[in-house]
Amino acid sequence: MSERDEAQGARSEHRATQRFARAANYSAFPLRLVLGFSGGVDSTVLLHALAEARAEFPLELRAVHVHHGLLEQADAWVEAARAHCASLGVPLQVAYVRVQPDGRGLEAAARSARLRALAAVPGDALVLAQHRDDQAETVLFRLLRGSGVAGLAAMRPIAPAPLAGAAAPWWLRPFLDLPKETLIAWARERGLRWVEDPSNASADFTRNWLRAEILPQLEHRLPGVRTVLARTAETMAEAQQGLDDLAALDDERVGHPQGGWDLAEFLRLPVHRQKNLVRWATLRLPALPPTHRRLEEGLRQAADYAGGVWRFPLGEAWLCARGERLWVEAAPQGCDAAYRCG
Ligand SMILES: Nc1ncnc2c1ncn2[C@@H]1O[C@H](COP(=O)(O)OP(=O)(O)OP(=O)(O)O)[C@@H](O)[C@H]1O
Repeated sequence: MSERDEAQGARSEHRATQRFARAANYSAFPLRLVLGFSGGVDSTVLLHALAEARAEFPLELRAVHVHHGLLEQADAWVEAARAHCASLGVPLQVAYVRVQPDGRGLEAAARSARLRALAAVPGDALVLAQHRDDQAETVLFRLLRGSGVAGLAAMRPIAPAPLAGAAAPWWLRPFLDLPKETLIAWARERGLRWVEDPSNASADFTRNWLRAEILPQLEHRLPGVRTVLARTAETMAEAQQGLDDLAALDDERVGHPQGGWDLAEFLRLPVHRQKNLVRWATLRLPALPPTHRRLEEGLRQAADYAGGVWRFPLGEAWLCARGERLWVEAAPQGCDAAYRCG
């Protein structure tokens, strides 16, 4: 390695450590971190960055690798992950999951199963290696599927775990503002080895098609578009925070002493705030938010409420009225009620 390479390596190591410290909002207390380690390039770089950060911070680092059992390479990936972690003295847990296709497609089912397995590992925080290009891709994908503000807020660098009852309360993404090419350059500088998931190359999945074909074309025409899309997520996250604050105020303003809302007071709110309040309350159950159309129909019917017990299905929740009260409650048969990260 030349002197120049060494200097570059040292600089990027320093940056990775600083980045981690910032993302973890790090102070001097010991932190038990669990890294979601797939063995791909991004999480391999993060594994090394965190392993090195142990020299500077009192970290307890463990890794978890989820074995989905879907591809013939899965067992070899486990072995590669074990070897990698052993070489750095990082304990590795392997979580074997069974992916149950549930009508949303195999990729989405695998993702849900993976999130559940990751959420089951105890620690102070789970650390994931998503980067700026993943963020841009998520924003574009969700835009094309008609997501609203909450969906377009995409991923946060520091966020509460998105699953109810997760064993690590915080999820950290220290690389979220770094382009993928920076991570690849880091890995090459260090001579790291990683595995390639062949399903990432399959254009059968819309996300892969966006990543491999559409985003490069957009970037060619509009240089910097990935950064623009990633910034959209930040703007939307702030907007969502404002909407949540408004919903919390409205919840208090029209709250009923027996829980839920006073129906007459609720109906005096402008319709867009009624919608915002019901969405907010649904997410806190927790349940997936209702579609716009269901929500509109539910609110239209609530406005015509004529007494008795009334219930309207909103996907994973019910909108209910009785007497002078209106409220939302979880639907017992909610298809996947604990999962709400979209
Ligand atoms: N099988 C897995 N086991 C443990 N963690 C995983 C696994 N797959 C993904 N992750 C974690 O979730 C993050 C996001 O997953 P995604 O599928 O978008 O990334 P990836 O393409 O697998 O990334 P990487 O280059 O790290 O492999 C990864 O960066 C990694 O931290």
